[in-house]
Amino acid sequence: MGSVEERLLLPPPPARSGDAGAGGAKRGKWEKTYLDVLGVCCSAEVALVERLLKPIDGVRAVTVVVPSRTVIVEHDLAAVSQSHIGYIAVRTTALADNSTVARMQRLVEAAQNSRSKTQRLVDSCAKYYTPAVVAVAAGVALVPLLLGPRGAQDPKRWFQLALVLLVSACPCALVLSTPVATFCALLRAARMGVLIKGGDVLESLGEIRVAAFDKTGTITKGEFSVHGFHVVGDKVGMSQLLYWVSSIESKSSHPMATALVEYAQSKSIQPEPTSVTEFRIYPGEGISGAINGRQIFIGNTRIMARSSCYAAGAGPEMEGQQGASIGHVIVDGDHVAAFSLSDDCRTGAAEAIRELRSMGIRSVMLTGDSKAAASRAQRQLGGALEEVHSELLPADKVALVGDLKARAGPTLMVGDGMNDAPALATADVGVAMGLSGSAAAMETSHATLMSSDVLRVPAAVRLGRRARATVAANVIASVGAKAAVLALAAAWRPALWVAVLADVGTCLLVVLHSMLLLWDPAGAGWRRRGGGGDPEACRATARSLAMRSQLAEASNGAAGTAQGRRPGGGTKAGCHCCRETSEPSEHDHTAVVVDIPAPSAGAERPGVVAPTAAIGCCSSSAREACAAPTTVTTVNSAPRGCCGGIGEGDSRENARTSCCTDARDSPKKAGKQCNARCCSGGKQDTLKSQAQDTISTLK
Ligand SMILES: Nc1ncnc2c1ncn2[C@@H]1O[C@H](COP(=O)(O)OP(=O)(O)OP(=O)(O)O)[C@@H](O)[C@H]1O
Ligand SMILES: [Zn+2]
Repeated sequence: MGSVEERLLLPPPPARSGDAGAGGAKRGKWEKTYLDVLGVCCSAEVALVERLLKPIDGVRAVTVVVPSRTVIVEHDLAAVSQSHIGYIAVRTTALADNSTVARMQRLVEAAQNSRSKTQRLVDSCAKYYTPAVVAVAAGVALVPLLLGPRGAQDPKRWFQLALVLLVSACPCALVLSTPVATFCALLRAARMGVLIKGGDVLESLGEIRVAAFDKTGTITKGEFSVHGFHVVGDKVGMSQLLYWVSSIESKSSHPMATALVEYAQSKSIQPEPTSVTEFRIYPGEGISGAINGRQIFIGNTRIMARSSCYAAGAGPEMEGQQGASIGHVIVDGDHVAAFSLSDDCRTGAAEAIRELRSMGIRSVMLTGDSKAAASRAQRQLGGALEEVHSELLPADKVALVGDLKARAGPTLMVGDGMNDAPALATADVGVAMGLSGSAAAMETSHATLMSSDVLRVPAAVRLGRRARATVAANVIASVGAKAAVLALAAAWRPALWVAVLADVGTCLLVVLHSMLLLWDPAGAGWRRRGGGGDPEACRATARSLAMRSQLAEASNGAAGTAQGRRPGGGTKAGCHCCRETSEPSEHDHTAVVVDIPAPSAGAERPGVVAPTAAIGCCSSSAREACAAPTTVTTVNSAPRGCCGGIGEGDSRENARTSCCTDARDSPKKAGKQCNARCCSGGKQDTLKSQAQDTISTLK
């Protein structure tokens, strides 16, 4: 595709080398090369560096000097050159503009540029207010002239009254009352890990009456385990089937896909995503792809209908799998296998729902998963949800959100997947599960959680309420103080100094009162919470180094061996983002089919991205495709590579940066998805802190 930029970067030679004489010493044919490895920050990484370099043919010894961040490699120059020694090949599949950090920056800019409803009202009134006040003050000053000789007895008093009126009418405090409070609340939200796209959203947050939650990846961890995988009939053997299923699933970023790929690997079957063509995602249904000349569909009962397969049921083996999600595999129209999997609720999900209830907010689940899986989650939550809706397509979620808005009031929707994006746009406040969610969800939503902590949802609503109360108090204080001064002046005697004091005083009061929003009642005081720290930096470097090792393997693998082996499979072949670093096949295209609702009038709030972005298409070509005025959009993407391709075509796979967050959140995932961010030079490893830096522009 035209928008995809592909480069092979051979890095410059090492900073210092033995044969140049600068600190190097030749020993026969052995050469010492000194490499400045700036990412080394602790001795824990020594083993990683050694593991990376020692296996290279011709390398005799590797020494890591941690304090100076230098790696000394002793190698045979004839067997391995300096440039061959952790060289780096980078294939970019999207521009930096499409990265998560860049998107965050755009969100922050949008938030800064948007004004809340109250602020817009105050600003529009100010247009007429100032000339009106000047006219009234002039009239008061001229009263003695109008009253003739009787009124002229006390012209000084009238003039002073006019001055008091002018000063008291100065709307500084009133004008400050909303933006300062909004600004402080947005900053507070950013500090607690919620990126809110503007004052309007903040106001809406304070009005929420219902919260709708997606299940997989929002209420649950999105870490499935496979309970059973059963072949139906005898048309295909288990090994062959697992090879096909895992190869196709390798191209999907749905949490179930990860579990199925791992399951195949646990049976010593290595998926081969490069053999898959015609890969397609059907949100709410499953996926399909062609491999070895077979057309394969994997998903729920809906996908069976799509593949024209009408099997009677999942089979006796699947009976009794209480609360599990049942999946099916259809090969060339035949139902050949059924599997069951399940995942568990996130820590804090039940607490978040209980907190919302204590605030008078009803909680509802909207899930594309099966009824059994939805009930299981409800049981784990102790029945906290007031309504559970399952087996929903993206359009069903939109309809239900609309219904909730109509019957229960302002509705908040929290979701992570591409299938949630239309519903997020429809809700009064759509909240995306930030880094673990899809780009589609993040761009369509009105607020983004910068972590997987759903407890931040009630915290954000509480902040919205506090912000509304603060604005109301500010307005009352600023108007009330001025009214009191005027009343005093009219009833007793006009004192200019009182008017000036009241004017400056209320300004100060409004600002200080707004700043109270920065206070964290939960205990962190004025300080920001969280923060990276050295251990995080170490993990980041470790991931970056591990990625280099995978890249090296991938490039070796591309030389043409290892049938059925994924690049990077030598370490841990679970990384969705990096597995396709080898030469892509020309058939390696992805299609995403998703229904996007027509924009509603309510979607015009500032900072809300138009629904064309809802499918997470970030490359310019994809955007063009999205911009087509149709409700069903199909985007064919160029072959995908690393996370740089966020939102590129297969937005689920590329955009879901779960590898980034979840690697941090979950030790289980850290191993298998560790490398998603390394693709952007390790920078996204510290994405959270970078995003917070971006947010600091709000200051
Ligand atoms: N890659 C996949 N492999 C197998 N089945 C899939 C895949 N993607 C989707 N499905 C099937 O489609 C169903 C609906 O998927 P969808 O993404 O809409 O919702 P979900 O992720 O299961 O739940 P939620 O809406 O709560 O996030 C899944 O429960 C699963 O049965
Ligand atoms: Zn989900």
